[in-house]
Amino acid sequence: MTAGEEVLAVSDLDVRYRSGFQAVSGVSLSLARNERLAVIGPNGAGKTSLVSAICGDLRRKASVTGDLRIEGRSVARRRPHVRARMGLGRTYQVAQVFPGMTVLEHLALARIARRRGVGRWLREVKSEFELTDAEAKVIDLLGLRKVLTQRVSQLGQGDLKLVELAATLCAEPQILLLDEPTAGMGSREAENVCEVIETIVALRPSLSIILIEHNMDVVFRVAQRAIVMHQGRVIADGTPDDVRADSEVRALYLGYHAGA
Ligand SMILES: Nc1ncnc2c1ncn2[C@@H]1O[C@H](COP(=O)(O)OP(=O)(O)OP(=O)(O)O)[C@@H](O)[C@H]1O
Repeated sequence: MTAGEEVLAVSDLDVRYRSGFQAVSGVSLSLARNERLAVIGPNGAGKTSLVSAICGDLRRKASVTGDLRIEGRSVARRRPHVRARMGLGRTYQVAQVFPGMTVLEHLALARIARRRGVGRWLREVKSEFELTDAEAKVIDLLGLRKVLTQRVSQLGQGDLKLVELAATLCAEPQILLLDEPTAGMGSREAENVCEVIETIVALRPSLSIILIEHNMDVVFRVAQRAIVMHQGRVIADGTPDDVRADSEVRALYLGYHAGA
């Protein structure tokens, strides 16, 4: 497959939580190989719900309808680990980590989980786990070598996000879904995350990225395209410049963010 080809297609996606609340309504989007798409919009717009539905993470929480295709194959009925094997990798707004485990053990866990799905994997996480060359590259890229054997409970929020990103990248996803990778960070840390993303893209030119992000500096630096969500719907889709100039977007979203 070459650049420009569609790697992810979402058609008419609805997410209705068990409470009856509809968080996503009729969202369709297409992601091309090597494309970096930002998803922006006010709090509660449905951005995380969209990404969670793409990954299959809402199976017990919500009814999800519509079609989802990864490289043309429908995955709407596939479990999350099957979608992961087909190339989806995600990180969370608040890093999903096990506080008592070391950074190295997180990588071991990620490797086992992608081989088998969940199950009895925890028993297999051993401290003598050795990094493959590809995993070592990711660790060095994210600057995590010095904390490899530390329990993640000893790390700050910024590093936790990097640990989660490392575990996700080690699965070599084709489509990386980043849920607010700079949430809670200062401008310097956010800049570091942008540099990391740029380096990942340089190393893995075929990677496609969906990035949920409130920080417009990050959006402008990382994304080639942006969609804007409001009350579960996509209200704009274009280059970051296009959406910033859109009057409806300015009124509904950007107007509330100083400096945007
Ligand atoms: N498990 C749930 N049950 C019921 N409603 C939910 C659930 N999870 C999220 N919601 C609601 O769905 C709506 C969309 O939430 P979502 O987290 O997808 O928005 P978001 O755009 O990612 O917001 P933010 O920028 O604050 O992260 C919100 O009104 C939220 O309260």
